[in-house]
Amino acid sequence: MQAKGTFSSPSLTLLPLNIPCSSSRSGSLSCYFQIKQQRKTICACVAPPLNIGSNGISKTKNNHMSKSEELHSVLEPEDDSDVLIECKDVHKSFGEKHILRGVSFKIRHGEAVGIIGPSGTGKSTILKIMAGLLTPDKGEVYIRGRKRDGLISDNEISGVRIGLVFQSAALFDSLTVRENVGFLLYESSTMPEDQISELVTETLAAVGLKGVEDRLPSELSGGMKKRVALARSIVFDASKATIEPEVLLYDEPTAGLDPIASTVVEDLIRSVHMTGEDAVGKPGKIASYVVVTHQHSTIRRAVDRLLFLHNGKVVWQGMTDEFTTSASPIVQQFASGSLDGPIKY
Ligand SMILES: Nc1ncnc2c1ncn2[C@@H]1O[C@H](COP(=O)(O)OP(=O)(O)OP(=O)(O)O)[C@@H](O)[C@H]1O
Repeated sequence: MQAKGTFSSPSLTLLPLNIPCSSSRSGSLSCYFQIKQQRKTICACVAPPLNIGSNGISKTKNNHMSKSEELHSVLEPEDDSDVLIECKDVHKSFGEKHILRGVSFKIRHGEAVGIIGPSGTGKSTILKIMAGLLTPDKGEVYIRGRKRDGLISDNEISGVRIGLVFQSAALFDSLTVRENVGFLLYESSTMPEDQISELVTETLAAVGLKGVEDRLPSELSGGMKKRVALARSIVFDASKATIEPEVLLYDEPTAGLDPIASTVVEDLIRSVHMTGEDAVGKPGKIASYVVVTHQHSTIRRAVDRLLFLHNGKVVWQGMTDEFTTSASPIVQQFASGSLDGPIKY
């Protein structure tokens, strides 16, 4: 299948990704993410994040938290063997704008993490840094304990795949929906074409789309394109003998969707997690995922732990159920949407 603008090298397959490039935020076919073809085979079992849960929350009496407790309200386990991605003191500037000013966190095997915070605070930027599409100016990113130098294409770090689902769909204009969703499978899987086609239809149905396989992206609404892009990110290669852990990074997956379509997407994001069967009855393949979102429904339905980014730092983290009960003024303001509070516009 020839898609305009696709390219490959012996060790990399490049997939269209929903990345709004600076040159074309609207989209199509402007960016790619890279999936390493040859990686170490590793255990696919799910290790739930250690020490994450209501017992792991440190609070003082009357639910008041000190500043240091706000930052570390989820106790970090000592054992880091299940850490898939770690950002350590990450800084990033664009020209004069110092966006990230020392961001540190870990994403563990089995976690569903949300990143929230005011607009322009650097949420998409940190996703791109995690994915290896941007490099930090200072600080490090570790993938399964190995420091990544440069961009994802610069070195061969094996053991985890990182996928990125960005805000705009960025589908291949010249390919049908079926070809877009099945792109990677048509390119690299040993599955027969009719099986890929069947799988694509099932996956599209799981995101609430039926009978659109032969349409071109230009014949879809914005919300439909978004769901096609989501289907592309979760389509499952049934021919693989082993499943390697994969971390999916979603940038505002429900932005612009109606409430019911949002629920479909939120439940889908949950269902492709390795902990259970996915929406088409196959084992979920995503070991962990990170969702950048502004939507309360997505916070409630799709994630377990939250990182709150503000002024270039993680200023609060906690479990999702704490988001609405936290005594932190910044969280209270954000949760209520109040104009009064530490966040000024
Ligand atoms: N490639 C770039 N070149 C210049 N400035 C950039 C670039 N990428 C991001 N920025 C700027 O960095 C800041 C953070 O952008 P980012 O998209 O990460 O924010 P965000 O928290 O995801 O915002 P939102 O919630 O509105 O999507 C913004 O001021 C943005 O204009």
